[in-house]
Amino acid sequence: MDKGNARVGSDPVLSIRGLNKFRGKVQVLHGVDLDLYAGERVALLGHNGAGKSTMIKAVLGLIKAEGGEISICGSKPGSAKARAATAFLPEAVSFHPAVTGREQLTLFARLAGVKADIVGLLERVGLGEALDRRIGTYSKGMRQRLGLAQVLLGKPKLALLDEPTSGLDPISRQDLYAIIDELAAQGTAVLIASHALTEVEARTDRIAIMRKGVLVANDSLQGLSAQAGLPTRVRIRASEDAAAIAARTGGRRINGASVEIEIQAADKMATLREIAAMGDAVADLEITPPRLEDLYRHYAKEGLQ
Ligand SMILES: Nc1ncnc2c1ncn2[C@@H]1O[C@H](COP(=O)(O)OP(=O)(O)OP(=O)(O)O)[C@@H](O)[C@H]1O
Repeated sequence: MDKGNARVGSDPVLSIRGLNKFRGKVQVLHGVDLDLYAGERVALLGHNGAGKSTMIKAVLGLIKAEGGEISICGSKPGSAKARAATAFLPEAVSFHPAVTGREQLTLFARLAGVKADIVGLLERVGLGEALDRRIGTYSKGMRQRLGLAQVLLGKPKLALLDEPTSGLDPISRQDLYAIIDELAAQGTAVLIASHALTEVEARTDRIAIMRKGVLVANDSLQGLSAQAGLPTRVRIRASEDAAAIAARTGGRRINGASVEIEIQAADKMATLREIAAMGDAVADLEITPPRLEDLYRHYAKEGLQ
């Protein structure tokens, strides 16, 4: 489970060790270990109440943990160095409605002590036409884009994004992930807390899953698939005799002409060779590896009840 943490020759940008947190008498984080390295895009998944926001708040230094260590580029959460290295995009980002996008970002730049091409940044996040409009007239997606411009502004070492695409239309989501990719390419370690499994499946390098305050998975999609031992589904469309193919492969008839079989990763190539040997009896073939949704169900629910 720790494989995703293994990086040779570089120090993590964010290192969390044995993090414990109580809310009253209830322990909401149980010994969480997580590292993030420069340029990585890591998805943080988990049911409502699993502890994602609590962990992010601890990293930001907004709450005190009751045990464990957090280090951001070698500094403690909440310290000036850690704050300078970290950018945070909350789920529902809010700004003063009376100022314009340009004014808001100019103010942020001044506060952060950075010289930035404000207009260029606003154009980059798709707000070029709205930069002199008051934020009060922005849609939720536009405010989210402005929040992202703020994240880009400081060239952070660590970016924590909480549900960054919630409420965004599909094109805006694509744009946002393109910007996240750019952030990572410039060396920022990006943590994305999300419930949008299909999105993070395609756009992150590693998946961390929390269940009831415990980090139950932390690896690449392939790594998690291998550990979970979930099968790959193969659907075979028969040219004529689906019954014969079902009998030969031990598969299940799906409809008149198709047969579905489930195979483990280790048996995949042997099974595909068998299917290829059936020649013209097979009209088509569809191979579906385990999806993040299957893995999430496996890790987030495993052992419950
Ligand atoms: N201020 C608080 N006071 C008391 N309990 C809290 C507080 N904030 C969070 N909790 C509890 O801590 C646990 C973890 O909550 P957290 O907000 O970290 O979950 P989450 O994974 O971010 O959930 P979501 O996906 O709904 O945002 C929950 O049981 C929640 O009820």
